[in-house]
Amino acid sequence: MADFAVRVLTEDTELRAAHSLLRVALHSPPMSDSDWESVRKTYAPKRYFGAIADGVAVGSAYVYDSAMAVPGGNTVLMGGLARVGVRADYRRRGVMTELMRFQLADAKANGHVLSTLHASESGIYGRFGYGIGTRAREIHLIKPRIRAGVPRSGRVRMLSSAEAIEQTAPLYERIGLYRTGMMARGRDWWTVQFEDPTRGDEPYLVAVHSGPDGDDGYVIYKAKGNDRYVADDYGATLEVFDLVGANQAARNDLWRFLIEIDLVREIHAHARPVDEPVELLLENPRSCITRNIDDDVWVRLVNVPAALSARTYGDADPVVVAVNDAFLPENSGSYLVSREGVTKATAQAELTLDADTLGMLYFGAWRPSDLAAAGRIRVGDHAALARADRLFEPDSIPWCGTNF
Ligand SMILES: CC(=O)SCCNC(=O)CCNC(=O)[C@H](O)C(C)(C)COP(=O)(O)OP(=O)(O)OC[C@H]1O[C@@H](n2cnc3c(N)ncnc32)[C@H](O)[C@@H]1OP(=O)(O)O
Repeated sequence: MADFAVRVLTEDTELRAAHSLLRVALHSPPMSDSDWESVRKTYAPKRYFGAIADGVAVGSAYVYDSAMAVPGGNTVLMGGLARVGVRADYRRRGVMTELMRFQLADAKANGHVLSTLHASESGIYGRFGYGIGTRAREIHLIKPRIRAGVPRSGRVRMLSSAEAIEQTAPLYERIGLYRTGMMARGRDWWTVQFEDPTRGDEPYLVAVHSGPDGDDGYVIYKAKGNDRYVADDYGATLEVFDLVGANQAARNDLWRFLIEIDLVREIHAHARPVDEPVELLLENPRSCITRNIDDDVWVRLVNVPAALSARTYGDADPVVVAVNDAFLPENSGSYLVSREGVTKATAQAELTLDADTLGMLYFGAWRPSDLAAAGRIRVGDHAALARADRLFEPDSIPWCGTNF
């Protein structure tokens, strides 16, 4: 019998206790009373779950209610799991496992089709049915120069920090989820980014792009000074936190804006689409260095039939896919996947996979044949694998782009 119980946290004192234990689990410094006054606003009601032992929080998990664009352009309800932490003296006693059980049951009850997260370590979440669903590129631009001939499509204006949250949140919504894997951002998410005083000292700087039809993109970044003062090597580093635009021309203008700011030596951007054509803007394309291509969001299908039916499929004959879902067994079964839709199948499975592999397949970040070659898909019929490659091929390279 477990000596803790998981439930929704409601009282201010328990929210604060859970947040404090999370900070310790993440090795962050303690939080003052005045910090907590701001941080508490970043928790939407009933979305913070805690494991309680002897009346004290020993485990923490929060869910952002969101929605995500899936291949083909539909949007499905999605819960973004974050702020998972367990007090060190309760680790490896099943606290996180019970939090996962609780939050996935809650996700089902709320009609979430997907659950996603950013993982602190890559060895944790596969056992709960999460797989790397989208990937992102970290780039460093070192003394980049804009290439002559790159066109402009509008103009860029800077906002005051007071205007930032009021203007960028609705603009993000208006621009929409233009790439598979992008997600809606609720008020709690924006509050965490802009109003949590424990997230660092430098203020965010915000610039908005206006094209022929009005505001259509923005960039949020921070500038870190460089006190080295060595001849002409002086220059700040810009850390790009968020850059979105309704079209490539708007995004290009925002990159140009950053690149042309004076006294800047480097521009760092941590989680950009892997195929973002930044190099095409540069006189010196090699100044754009890819530091990493890493996991972006981990994806778990909470409701497998609904998720499989929500996306579209490429041009190929159907495939029978058997799913083993040890953590949510009601998802287990065989599905006939075709261009016309997805139904429960009775025929012999041609491909068999576990829930975490389905999360890797869903947005098309990985090809079924590569997953099979790596031992993640058991193949009953090799012709079916080639068909699955075409069926699951995405319409755009998936990217989430929201840090949570
Ligand atoms: C989405 C996010 O919020 S990412 C942030 C995650 N949080 C952190 O990294 C903070 C620091 N770490 C922690 O607080 C804890 O170690 C946690 C939350 C990662 C794990 O919590 P625990 O309560 O110890 O996990 P629990 O006991 O339920 O373990 C379940 C299984 O996962 C395994 N596991 C747990 N943590 C890890 C890990 N870091 N790496 C690999 N395996 C792990 C356990 O060994 C166990 O395996 P088993 O079922 O084969 O026995």
